[in-house]
Amino acid sequence: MVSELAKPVFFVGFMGAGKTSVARKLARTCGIASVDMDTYLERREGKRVRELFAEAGEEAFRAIETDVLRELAGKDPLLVSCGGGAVLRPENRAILAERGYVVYLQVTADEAASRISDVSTRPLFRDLETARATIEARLPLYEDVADAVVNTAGKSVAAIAREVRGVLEREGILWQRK
Ligand SMILES: Nc1ncnc2c1ncn2[C@@H]1O[C@H](COP(=O)(O)OP(=O)(O)O)[C@@H](O)[C@H]1O
Ligand SMILES: O=C(O)C1=C[C@@H](OP(=O)(O)O)[C@@H](O)[C@H](O)C1
Ligand SMILES: [Mg+2]
Repeated sequence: MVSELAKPVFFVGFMGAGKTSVARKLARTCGIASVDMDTYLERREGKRVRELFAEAGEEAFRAIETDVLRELAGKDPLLVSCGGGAVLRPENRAILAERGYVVYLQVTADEAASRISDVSTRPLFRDLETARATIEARLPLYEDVADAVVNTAGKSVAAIAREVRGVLEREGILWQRK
């Protein structure tokens, strides 16, 4: 099946919410292109996210992330899985709100921790206590940009992708090409 998007769809939410996996799954089932911000950024910079954090620091990473978001928002509509911290900068939130349809995937710190086997790829996850505090601090930002909210607790990636698809079809953001 090949579908079309009215505008870019951005997946936001905390690390481990399943943004990357759900966008990829939805892309496969609908025949739409998807891109992961972190993967795109790593290719562009020739470095892994964890290297960028270690060598250049978070602020430098955030500046590159904003560039990437701007670039992706300007392309033909895609499914875009954002990095969990993409909502931190007000200018990013403005891009998300003005250019796209934003799906917020909710997850608790405990469930995220149980899903993520290797936290070394996510420098800001650290430990459960830090993750809980970080989610708490970011909740208003995720809620602020969200056009739709999908709770991922206890659901498979395929089930979440189906749910998101239903939302996008109802909202007139996604339709099947005739
Ligand atoms: N709904 C889910 N149920 C179980 N495991 C999941 C689910 N969503 C994602 N995962 C797993 O959790 C890890 C992080 O998922 P990922 O898609 O990279 O999340 P994010 O991009 O939001 O950080 C991966 O190993 C993935 O397979
Ligand atoms: O929450 C964050 O600040 C981050 C989330 C990561 O992406 P995922 O949310 O896809 O894990 C990645 O962009 C980087 O490690 C920073
Ligand atoms: Mg991801």
